[in-house]
Amino acid sequence: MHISFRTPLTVSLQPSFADLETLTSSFIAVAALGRRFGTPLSLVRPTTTMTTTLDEVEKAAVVWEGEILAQTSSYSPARKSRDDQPITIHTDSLYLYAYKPRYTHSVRSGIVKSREMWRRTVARSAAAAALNLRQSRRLSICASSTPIPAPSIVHKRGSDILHDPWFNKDTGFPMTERDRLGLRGLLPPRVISFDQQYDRFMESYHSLEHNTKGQPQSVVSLAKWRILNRLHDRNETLYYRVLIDNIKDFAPIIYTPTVGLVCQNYSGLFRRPRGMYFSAKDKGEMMSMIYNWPSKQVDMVVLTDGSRILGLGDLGVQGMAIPIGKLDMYVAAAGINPQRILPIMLDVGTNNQQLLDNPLYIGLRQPRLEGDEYISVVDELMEALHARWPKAIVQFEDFQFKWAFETLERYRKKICMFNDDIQGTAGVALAGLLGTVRAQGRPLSDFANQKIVVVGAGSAGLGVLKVAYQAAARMAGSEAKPQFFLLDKDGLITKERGCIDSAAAPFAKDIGEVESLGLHEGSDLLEVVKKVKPHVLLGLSGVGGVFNEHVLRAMRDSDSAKPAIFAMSNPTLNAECTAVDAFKYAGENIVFGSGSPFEHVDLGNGKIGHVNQANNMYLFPGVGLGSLLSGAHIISDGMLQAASECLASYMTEEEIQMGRLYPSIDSIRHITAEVGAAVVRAAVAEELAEGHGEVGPRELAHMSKEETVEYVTSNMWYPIYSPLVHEK
Ligand SMILES: NC(=O)c1ccc[n+]([C@@H]2O[C@H](COP(=O)([O-])OP(=O)(O)OC[C@H]3O[C@@H](n4cnc5c(N)ncnc54)[C@H](O)[C@@H]3O)[C@@H](O)[C@H]2O)c1
Ligand SMILES: O=C(O)C[C@H](O)C(=O)O
Repeated sequence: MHISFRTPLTVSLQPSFADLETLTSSFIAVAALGRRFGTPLSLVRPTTTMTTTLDEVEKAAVVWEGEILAQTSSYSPARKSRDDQPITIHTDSLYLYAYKPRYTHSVRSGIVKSREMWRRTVARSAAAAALNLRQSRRLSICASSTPIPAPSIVHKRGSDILHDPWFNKDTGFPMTERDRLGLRGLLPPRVISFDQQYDRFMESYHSLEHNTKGQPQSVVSLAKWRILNRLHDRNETLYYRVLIDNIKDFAPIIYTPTVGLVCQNYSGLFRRPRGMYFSAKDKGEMMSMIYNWPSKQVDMVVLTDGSRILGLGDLGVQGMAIPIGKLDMYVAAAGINPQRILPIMLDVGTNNQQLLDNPLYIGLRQPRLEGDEYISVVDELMEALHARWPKAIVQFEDFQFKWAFETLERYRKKICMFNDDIQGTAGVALAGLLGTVRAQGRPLSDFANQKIVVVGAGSAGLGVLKVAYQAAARMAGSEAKPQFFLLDKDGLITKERGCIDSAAAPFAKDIGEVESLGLHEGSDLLEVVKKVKPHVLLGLSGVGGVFNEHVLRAMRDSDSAKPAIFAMSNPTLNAECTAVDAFKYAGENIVFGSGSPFEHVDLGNGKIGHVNQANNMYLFPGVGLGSLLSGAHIISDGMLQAASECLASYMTEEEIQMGRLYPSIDSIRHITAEVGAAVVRAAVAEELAEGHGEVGPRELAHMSKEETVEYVTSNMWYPIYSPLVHEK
């Protein structure tokens, strides 16, 4: 397809394709482009051989301004012309024209029965088309016909700018800017466009892929991480563009699972600092240290103390790669401006002897602080953060069990924070559990009758069980007696257990109930699966392979015709089982999800075992962005529940039947917009929303659901080179 800019406000599409759907998604993509640049774009109907008539396009054209207006026949903005003449469809910037044969009837009749489904399909094709357009590199944003993006103010000049990844454009600085900013002579003479820079990076990435073929996976993954990290350190705009455009390929490098390997090797890989480091030695200094951060505004903080990094345990200061990776996902998925993110490592020591013995370890070489000493350091950091950026959202990440719950309870009513491992994971898992009920062809209310075995009674497992019980109670009333079973390293947890953690106690089973099933306190996993015959087996234990062949085979006798297996622990080697083993031993009819990505499984006979990535990345970006835009001063259970319900209802019936419980990561910006909007609306409903920037609580309260999605989307940052203006 060829796209050219004819006048400042007209985009001409001349596709070489012949199907209407592709045309439609191009229309949508162009309109989305218009929105991004804040300008209405006109669409020129291409001259092309299409398998349909113009009349059909017009009849099916609907206006999508957040909401689909069903009566398209009464609103037909398209000007008719002879069929062999191009027709111009003038749009106001927000109007999208779309056609989807399956839904034509509903649209015509004025009743959009599957409005949600339709809207998602359209939005997804828009995302795909936008991606294609960007990838095909025809969408040259420096074409003279496009509006000029808003400038960025820079307080430095000359080589200082080249060394600042926020502002650096490498060879992409136009001559006028080189003059203005004292860069002339500091760069080779030729100006290379953003697209050419993009291509050059992707070319070197692909040759790295080619050159490392056959080498061990860890070597290849680290080499990929390095090349991306170097770009991140040099030119953030280009980095985020390649990340967003190739999210499916790059998320496993900058995020789970490679980020685990990076943490394990961080002292050796460390070259250039990113984010802030606070340590036990900084006690008393944090309030002033926080002002060392160069950015005036911070929207999103991800904080860890490195004590439980994925399923890899205590990695001390080396856990810093986790907040960095999570915040990269915030930029990619939620469009948080990278100048407003702050990864923080709170180094209170480590109990990992190997690290303490490593002369090159870059963290404090002392055992972890405990008790009051520990909590007073976290308190001080929270105070400092809140004093400088009272509106920033703080995400607690990868804290060991005992501090995860305590810090959550300590701060959640005081500042706008959440714990991703407890609350983010719970929301994603609940969406998967509800999806499983739908996949079984049962009504959602049947959730309360599901037999669910949760393996792992840590932050994540307990978070999941808490929301699962709440959901069951919502569906079946407080009398509901769900059959949820919880195991930890000592087996099935019952009320007989001596010394049970208070967070786990509410989920311990009555001994009578388990005995009636032939089980006892501490029954092992295989026994439990054999006796309970669960509908769902969900692992958050951090123990690789704990769903072994015997356990998986036992799932064949599940009481469900379509049992679900979630091996949610990370990284890949810590997953409770692989996707291949799950389909091989538990049968082809299962629904499968894993925290780390696995390839779909070829089941033979042309059948594919679908792998869902059951990872909290589908939720935390929307929770963070929605909370930020709502201006709520805390993150309530209701806001989190809304996020989870939004994700749970995201997939169509058809997708669910195919075993797809979560969307593809390619559409993560769209999912995040929907989740973010659900969070905003929940904050409004609970009267927690105080507004953000120019948009106050009243405006938020008056937005329709679709307008809220639009509002969230329009607040997403997108990487383009903006003109730099120097200010002293
Ligand atoms: N997919 C996701 O989005 C997601 C989100 C959060 C956590 N996780 C993963 O979940 C895992 C656990 O995280 P956490 O924060 O709950 O850790 P945690 O340390 O708080 O809890 C681990 C739990 O697993 C139990 N356990 C250990 N060995 C076991 C065994 N052999 N059988 C049964 N239970 C066993 C422990 O007793 C403990 O209760 C990690 O691997 C983490 O990466 C995944
Ligand atoms: O980091 C992830 O991929 C998910 C989760 O937060 C985890 O700790 O495993």
